This record gives sequence, structure tokens and C-alpha cells, in this order.
Amino acid sequence: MTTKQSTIVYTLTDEAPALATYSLLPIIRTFTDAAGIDVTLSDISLAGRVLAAFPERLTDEQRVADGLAELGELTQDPHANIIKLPNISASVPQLRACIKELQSQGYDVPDFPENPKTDEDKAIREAYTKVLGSAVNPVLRQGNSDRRAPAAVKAFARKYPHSMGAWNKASRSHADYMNGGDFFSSEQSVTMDKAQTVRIEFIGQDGKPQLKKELALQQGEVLDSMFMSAKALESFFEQTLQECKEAGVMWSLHVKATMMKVSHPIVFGHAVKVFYKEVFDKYGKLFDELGVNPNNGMSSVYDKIKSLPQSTQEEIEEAIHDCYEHRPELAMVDSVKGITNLHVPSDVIVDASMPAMIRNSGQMWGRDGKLKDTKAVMPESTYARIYQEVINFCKTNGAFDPRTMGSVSNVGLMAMKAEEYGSHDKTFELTENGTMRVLNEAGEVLMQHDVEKGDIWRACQTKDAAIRDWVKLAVNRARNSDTPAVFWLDDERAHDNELRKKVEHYLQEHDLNGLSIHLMSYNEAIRFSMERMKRGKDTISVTGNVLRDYLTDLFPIMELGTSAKMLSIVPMLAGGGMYETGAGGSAPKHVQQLMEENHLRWDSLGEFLALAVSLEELGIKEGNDRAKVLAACLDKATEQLLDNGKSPSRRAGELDNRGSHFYLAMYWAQELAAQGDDAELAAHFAPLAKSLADNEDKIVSELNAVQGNSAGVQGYYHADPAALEKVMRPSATLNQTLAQLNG
Ligand SMILES: NC(=O)C1=CN([C@@H]2O[C@H](COP(=O)(O)OP(=O)(O)OC[C@H]3O[C@@H](n4cnc5c(N)ncnc54)[C@H](OP(=O)(O)O)[C@@H]3O)[C@@H](O)[C@H]2O)C=CC1
Ligand SMILES: O=C(O)CCC(=O)C(=O)O
Ligand SMILES: [Mg+2]
Repeated sequence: MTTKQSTIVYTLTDEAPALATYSLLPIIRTFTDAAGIDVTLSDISLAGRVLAAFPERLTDEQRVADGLAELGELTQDPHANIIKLPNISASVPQLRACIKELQSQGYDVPDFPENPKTDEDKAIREAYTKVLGSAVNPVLRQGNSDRRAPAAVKAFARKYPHSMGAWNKASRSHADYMNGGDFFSSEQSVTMDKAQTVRIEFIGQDGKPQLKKELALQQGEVLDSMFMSAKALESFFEQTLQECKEAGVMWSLHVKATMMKVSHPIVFGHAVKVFYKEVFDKYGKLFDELGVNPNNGMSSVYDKIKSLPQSTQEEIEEAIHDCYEHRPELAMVDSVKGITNLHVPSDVIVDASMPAMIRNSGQMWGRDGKLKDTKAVMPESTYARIYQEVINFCKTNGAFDPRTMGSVSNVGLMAMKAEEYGSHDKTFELTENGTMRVLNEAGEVLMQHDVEKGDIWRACQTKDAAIRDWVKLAVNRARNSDTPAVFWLDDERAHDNELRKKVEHYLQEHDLNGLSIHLMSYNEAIRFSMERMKRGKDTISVTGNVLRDYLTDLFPIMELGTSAKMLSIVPMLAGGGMYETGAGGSAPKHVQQLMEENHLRWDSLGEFLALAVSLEELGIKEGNDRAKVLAACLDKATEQLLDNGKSPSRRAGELDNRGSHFYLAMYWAQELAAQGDDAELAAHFAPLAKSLADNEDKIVSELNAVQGNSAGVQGYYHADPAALEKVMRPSATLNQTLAQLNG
């Protein structure tokens, strides 16, 4: 048919979305081929990124392209069209496991050096630092964020509501956060009156300023600085633990150790040391020798003590168990396997874990596998307060009802590593008491904090161009959806006060006639949005980067049951587009189920939605009318899939991810065969539509027949592509039918 001029880059990531890709991508290509569109695959998986970091240690056959670096460059191209699936933001324990797996497969990648001493180890550590935590999203997200539930998805959720745990007025669950000594209480903020290089310095006991970092800032850029007191943090943890013990309420910790990859693992480590205080007091010296790092959770203790004699191991394990005697019950990640909330820092991630708790009547799982009231500890108070507002609202009004509730979409300030999510290279854990300060080019002190050993100090940058574009995106969304938009700007925050001036200024660049635009503090904004939501009304939340993340799990999980069903668009500043598939993660539990019973409950709705927008944009930008027809038919196919209940089931033996892909293909082909805009395209897809429909029962039974037994994919982070292909494409009839059209 047409010659190929247009390219969509599809990302190969990790865990459940990567598994789904093995089934979905061949189907996508069957359709895009007909419009002359190339869908290329770019490997940005954790394993792929580890391999790309050490080309010199690999053989020619083992070497891989640096997909992330290539995509990072592509984001600057106005023709960029990238479909980004969720990927692992690795904690140290996950990175270690990935390295071990690659080594076992014969790749000579180095061990992760915990305490690098030699230059070689330091270089290795540096290379791994670029792979750790949220290393992908900040590179690709070169624009602000537009996340919402498409009308068809919202309508479906209203018609077929997911379960929502009832709320009891007597619930003892609550959010708890610091009342001082945290980042919120120390935040300072300045806006640059001109482009200049500022200096971040530390002055210690010797009185001599030490340069920590130089930052080249643009005119109009907002720079913040703040610190968290280690002493205040530890006493806060101790107090919350004692309160829980006395009240008989379970204790849980919710941080974002993945995205906040420098500061939050440290916060997590303090929690581990306080909870298991007696263990760390007694064995601290031994732990230091063994290289135990509490920031990696209790898994680090269990891992490192393996090298000790059996009797010492048992003694330490007993000391750990003794802690449980006088500490409150700890929320569990996996009560069957005995994995607690403090096991690894990446198991409980606040954006998803708090909404899940709220959906479960404010409860989390206890040691006995039962749901219980919980104190949700989120030390940093800046954003934690919104969760208490939601809890209060649910206690007073009962749980939200997915059948009637309105929608809260989000326009998020995310471009150019905005705010806290770009702070990692400006975050320092202090090794002595002193003063941290920021000086301008003229040597004047812009901001300064007195700090103590162990405190976590950080600076955050937000570029003016990103703010201006964010305001524009918000106004456009308000206009196009005829929905009130609320800028969440807190009077009590120094950063938000700087932002407010810019928002007020940039709003004047737009025609606001007939629009309803508000500026509210966080508590006011969330109450306003919830009041409207309860009455079935929609509201746009216009927020900074962290609230973007938190709210786009919180509201979708309440409204739709999962944030996987969100449309997530990143209009990039350079003109290209990135289409994220959903707003959630890579669902490790789904992989476990596939491995155990060859059933993948991952719902690819996010991929379907992203692909449709990607095709539509490509159609408009590249003048490819066929892409537009494909997009329109794909949206209709997705609606049919929802209406006919062809989303994956949670149970083995029933339709899963692969089966839902088959239905998408069938409906998409049928819609294309039936449309009247492009007769050649209709004729092209008519035979496929017919043969898929003729073979529906056979294909579905082939897809379901393989379920029930374990699936061998030979690896978790770097599974064997041939094995994956076999597992994810088990229907010979479907494979042949698709091949016939391509052939
Ligand atoms: N954009 C990105 O790249 C993001 C990446 N992450 C990364 O993902 C990993 C896991 O994060 P986690 O916080 O556990 O959150 P996830 O969103 O991966 O999982 C939470 C739960 O949400 C449900 N879920 C999520 N996506 C789907 C889907 N497509 N279909 C059906 N159900 C879904 C599942 O519930 P159930 O088990 O009940 O079926 C799942 O267990 C981490 O490595 C994290 O860093 C996290 C967020 C965003
Ligand atoms: O990049 C990450 O680590 C997580 C991203 C995320 O949670 C989000 O954007 O909603
Ligand atoms: Mg998130």
C-alpha cells in the first residue's frame, strides 16, 4: 500500500507491560503497515539499560544500543512520536537482582558497589546511578503532562463499577506527617532576575565554604531549597510507632523511593533503623562490616547476614522477631511470604499505595492476612495533608460511588525535570553540622539553612518556559473540555508563592472569557474537587510535579479502579508527542501470576488509548489520512471491547491479556472494513475481519487452553525473547491469520 514515511517508536519496558508487548506489537504492526507507518521498538528496560551502560565488558553479540539515550535525543525532534509503557524505576535490591540475572546468563556486568573505594568502583557506581530509580521518565518527559479518563472509559466505569470498600465513621485510619523539621517547614524559594550560575556551598566546622554544586540557571527560573532534619524525622517515627502500639493501630510507611531516588531511600532507612532500633544498636558494628544498608530495607539485613555462621544468623533473626513484640503491627506487602512494608523501599510506593488503602476502606493487610485500620506515615507534610483530607471526606460522606462520581483530570508541571522530581543531583545527606547556602553570581546569599549531621538538604529547579507552557496547557484543557480548572498553589509554601506570580502573569496571555479558573491552597483545592466529584461534576487539577503523580493515581483508582485506564499525553516542548500508556506502573504481581499459572491479567487499555492518540497526531502532523482512519477505528474498537466485556479477567482459564488483544484486533479490523472514508483500506481489512470472526471460538480456546500451568520465560528482568514470544502468542490460528494479511 502506501510507502512508509512515518514512524512511531514503541518502548520495550519491563514486567507486565513488556509481556503484553510480545502479544500486542505484532497486532499493531499488522494494522499500521497498511498506513505506511513503521512501529519501531526501543528497548528501555532495566536490563537493557544495565547492558547499555557497560558495552566494553560485553561481546559484540551481547552489546545493545542505548535505547534511552536515542529516545532522549528524539524528544527534541518535532516529529517525535513515542509510545511509552511503564517501566521499572529500580531500587537497589531490584537493580542487584537484575545484575545477578544478567550475570547468570553470561553477561559480564559488574556487581553494584555499595561502598565504592577504588576509582574503578566509583566509575561503576556512577554508571549504575544513571540506571537507578526513576531514570527513564525524566529523560523522556520533555513536556508537561495531560492525564484524564477518556469519556468512553468513564462511561464504562459508571456502567460497570468496580468494587469500592465502604467507609466507616469509626475508622481509625489516618495519615500522619511531621509538624516541623521537614522539607515543608524549611522551604525557601527565589526567582532568577537574570540568567546566571549560582553556587551551592556548605560551611562546616572549619568555617571554610566547600562547593557542593554549581548550577547554571535561566532567567525567570525558580530555585528552591529545603532540608529535612534527621533528628526530627527519627523522633517523629518513634512517636508514631508508640502511638500505634498504644492504640492498637497498624503502622505503614508510604514514600516514593523510586522517583525521589536520593532523599526517600534515606528517609526509608531512618524508619528501618527506628523500627528495629534494638537490632541496629546491638549489631550496628557488625552490620557496618557486612555492608548492611538500611536504606535498602530489611532485605539488606537478611541478604548480608547469609555469610555469617548459622548460629549468629539465628541470633540476629531472633533479635528481629523480638522487635515485633514491642512494636505495633506492621503493614504487610505479602503476608504469606512474611514480606513487610519495610522489606524493600520500592514495594510500597505512595502514589499507588495510598489510593489502594483508601479504596480498601482505609485498611491495609496485616500479618494474619486480614485488612486493618492503619496509620499511614508520610513524613514530609507538604503533600501528605491531602490524604488526610480524603480520609476525612470518606469518613464523613462514605466512600465515593464510581457509578455517580465526577472526574478529576490533571494538567501537571513536569517539563524539564520540574520541582522535586528533578532534585537528585542537588540532594545531599550532610556528614557534619554546618550551614548550607546558595549564592548568586555576585556572591550574595540567596538562601541559607543551618543543618546538622544526617540532615537531607536539597534544591529544586523549575524553568520559566515549563511554567508558561503548563499555564497554556491548563487554559486549553479548560477551554476544550468546558471544565473548571484549579491551580493548586499553597499560600504557606515559598515555592508556590513564586509560582503564583508567574501563573497570574501568564494567565493574562490567554483569553479567559467564559472559563472558570481558580487558584487554591491544597486543602481547599482537594475539598473543592471532592465536593464536585461527589455531585458528579468534573474538575481539572492543575498541579506541580509531585501532585501530578499522586493525583493521577488517587482519582483514577477511585473513579476507574486503576490508573491503567488513563489517557496520558505529554505534548513535548519541542513539538513532538509522547503518549504514556496509563498513569500506573508495571504491576510485578501480574508477572508472578503469569509465571505460576500462565495467566496475564494486565489490562492493555492504556496502550490502546495511547496508540489511538499517537496515530491521530501522526495523521495530523504528517498529513497521513490513513493514520487518522486507523485512529478513529481503534477508538471504536476499544469502546466495543469495553462494552462487550473483553477486558482481561483476573482468573486463570478465562480471557486474559492475550485474549483481549485478539478481540481488539477483531473489532479494529471490523471497524476498518466497515468505514467509508477509505475504500482501499476497507477492502484490505475485510478478509482479516472475516477470518478473525470465523475463528473466534477456536482462537479464544487456544489462548485459554494454555492457562493453568506455570509459564517458563527464562528470566524476570531479561527473559528469553523466543520463550516470551512462545508464551505470549500461543494461538497458532491467530498467528497464521495475522501472517496471511502481512504476507
Ligand atoms: N510510568 C511509569 O513508568 C511508572 C512506573 N512505575 C514502576 O512500576 C513498578 C510497580 O509499581 P507499583 O507502585 O507496584 O504500581 P503498579 O501500578 O504497577 O501496580 C499496582 C496495582 O495496580 C494494578 N494495575 C496496574 N496497572 C494495571 C494494568 N495495566 N492492568 C490491570 N491492573 C493494573 C494492579 O492491581 P492488581 O494486583 O490488583 O491486579 C497492580 O498490582 C515499580 O517499579 C515502579 O517504579 C510506577 C508508576 C509509573
Ligand atoms: O517514574 C517513576 O518512577 C514513576 C512515575 C509515576 O509514578 C508517574 O508518573 O505517575
Ligand atoms: Mg504515579
